[in-house]
Amino acid sequence: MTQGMLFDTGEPSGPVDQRPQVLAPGACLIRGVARAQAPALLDAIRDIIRQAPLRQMTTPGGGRMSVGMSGCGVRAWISDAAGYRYEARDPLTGKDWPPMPGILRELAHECASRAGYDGFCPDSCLINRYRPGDRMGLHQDRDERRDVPIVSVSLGVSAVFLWGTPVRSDGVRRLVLNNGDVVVWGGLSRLAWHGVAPLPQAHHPLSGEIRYNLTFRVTA
Ligand SMILES: O=C(O)CCC(=O)C(=O)O
Ligand SMILES: [Fe+2]
Repeated sequence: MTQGMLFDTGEPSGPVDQRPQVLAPGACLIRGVARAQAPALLDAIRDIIRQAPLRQMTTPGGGRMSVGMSGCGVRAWISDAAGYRYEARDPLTGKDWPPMPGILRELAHECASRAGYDGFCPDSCLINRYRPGDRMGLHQDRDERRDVPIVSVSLGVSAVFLWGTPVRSDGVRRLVLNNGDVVVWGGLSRLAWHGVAPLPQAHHPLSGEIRYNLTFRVTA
């Protein structure tokens, strides 16, 4: 049971088959594609969150999200009592969001291209930080351009990604996403419902008990 596992993250330790696996029309999972770069990506994330600290946003309904969020790029996603939207400035610091580092932009471009979406140029990256027990409820990503895909990168502790279809009543599949796995959804799957199950208590050598997720979007 321990063979092929790194600590208790569920992450396979051997080489992974990086060929895109089709999840649905327009959507695919590319296992391990960001794994070699994970240490550098985590360094870039830590640099961004020094400038734009992680915060738990409030929802229009008055709730508070468990996931800690930050962002980089020309605009980043925020939520507060007034609703969900993209803002060019971080409301917490009053400053522009940190620029998107080349290593992030290039990874997103490369993953989109492997998924069949050429020319993906994200202007926004949302950073999600999950501690044990943190979760993200089922939702659709509706606040940005819908004619381009979402590219989502998982780093650190493994999580269960809940993956549905654009029809909520279709229900969800449970996919374990490990460090370095990338999911791309666009086209007929662009408005697929998705979420993240509560993060298990686990340990990853690069991130301790934390999972980070990056989602790259085009907002304008
Ligand atoms: O953390 C994830 O894997 C998904 C994040 C997500 O759906 C979002 O930020 O909109
Ligand atoms: Fe989402």
